[in-house]
Amino acid sequence: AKSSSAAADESADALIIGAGYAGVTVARELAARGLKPLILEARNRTGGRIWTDTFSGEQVEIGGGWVGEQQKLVQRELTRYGIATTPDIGPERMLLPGDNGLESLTPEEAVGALSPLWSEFYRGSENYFERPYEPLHRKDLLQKVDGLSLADRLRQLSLAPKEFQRLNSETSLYSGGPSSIGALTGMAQWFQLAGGTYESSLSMNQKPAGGMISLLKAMLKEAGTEVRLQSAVTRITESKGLVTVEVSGGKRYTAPLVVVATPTNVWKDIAFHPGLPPAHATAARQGIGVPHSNKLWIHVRGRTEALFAQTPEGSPISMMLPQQQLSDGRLMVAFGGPSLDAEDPAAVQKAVRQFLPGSSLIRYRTMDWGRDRYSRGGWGLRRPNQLLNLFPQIEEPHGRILFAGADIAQGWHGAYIEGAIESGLRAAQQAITLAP
Ligand SMILES: Cc1cc2nc3c(=O)[nH]c(=O)nc-3n(C[C@H](O)[C@H](O)[C@H](O)COP(=O)(O)OP(=O)(O)OC[C@H]3O[C@@H](n4cnc5c(N)ncnc54)[C@H](O)[C@@H]3O)c2cc1C
Repeated sequence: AKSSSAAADESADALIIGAGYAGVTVARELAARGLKPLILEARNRTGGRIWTDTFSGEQVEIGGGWVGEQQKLVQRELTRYGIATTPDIGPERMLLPGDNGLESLTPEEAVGALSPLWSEFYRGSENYFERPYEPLHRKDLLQKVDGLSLADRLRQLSLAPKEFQRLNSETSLYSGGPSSIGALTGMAQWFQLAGGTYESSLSMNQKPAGGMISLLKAMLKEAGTEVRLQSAVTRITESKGLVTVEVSGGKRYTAPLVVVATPTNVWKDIAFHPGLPPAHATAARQGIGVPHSNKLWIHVRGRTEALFAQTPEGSPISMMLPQQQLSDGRLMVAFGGPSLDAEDPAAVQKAVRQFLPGSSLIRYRTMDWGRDRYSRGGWGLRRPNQLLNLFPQIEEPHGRILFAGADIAQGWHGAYIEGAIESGLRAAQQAITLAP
């Protein structure tokens, strides 16, 4: 009889916590080897920080939106499932911080202005990331730079105010707060992975057919793995070669191993027995997902030019990108800064008018990933010293408890599904050696 609260309700060959790209990659790999894993997902949907949904009748991305041709694992998976990509629409005009407020440039002028600045900013990264896919290869050179924040690096360059703001607006956006949050080596690794030039980094603008979720759905379909939605894991206990996982509400699951594929920032919400090893405990305490990440979809009335805007740190909107023109208006994506009250339509309207004077909003939608209880942050970006302090230990299993997630990837970490897939492949390999 199923009565004892101590008895496990269900068992599986492996339990996977989280149905984002990392967890689903693990499931597909384990299923391919004949195992029957089970995914426990806290939300009532799959995808995690990828959320393809609708806004103003259009398919839109509430979380991550773009992939790039330099992302080899993503490209391999897209090819495997026959999913095509199309480049996103480019801007007709660009607003960048200038000497007196924002300055209007053509896209060519903007690239011409930004490219040498970023080359200077990342100077030396071609050496300390001699092999960007193996970030620890030049540990010797990293000792000098891994402690630097993006703000530290900006200070080293002694830039004129305009140049400072052009770089800082982006480093603060990626940091999800002040540029002192993110590590220079975090963004520098992305720069080298993309090809080591500002121009090459611009090719991260591909949209998969069916949205960012379509690849995940194809992987999950091949896996045939069941996903238990609304199953938020609260406790993971390993004892005598068996792992017991408890979800909110008290239901328990057991398996010979568990893969924790949640964002690093929510590890602190799960009670681990035995407790987390030092690197994992440090990551759980410091977080890797950036604190502030508010993505807005904005529908502006009428015919509106395809405008891109990037603003000085502290502005209500940090960045705005043009999306499709519809019959009644244009869609735009905006990243709200910490100073924007995104719940207040008047504040959003006012912020948009900074770039499009006289414009009026038909509607908008906002998602604050920093306040979301199952991510507690946006994309990941390593903090100063995290590369040398956490890696490679953070990828190691803790007994029969394994870890996956974009935040702890070696290559395109944090802000890219490429990293989630990479870490999922690695965790699946480890799981196979532990499976009975
Ligand atoms: C605004 C934004 C923009 C981004 N832009 C891009 C982009 O353009 N391109 C790109 O490639 N990437 C982008 N990213 C990053 C990308 O979304 C992530 O790197 C990737 O989706 C992370 O995958 P993951 O599987 O590691 O984690 P997640 O996708 O976060 O999946 C983890 C899963 O674990 C679940 N979970 C959490 N806690 C529990 C619990 N206690 N019990 C059970 N389940 C739990 C979560 O609900 C979630 O489904 C962006 C992210 C954000 C937020």
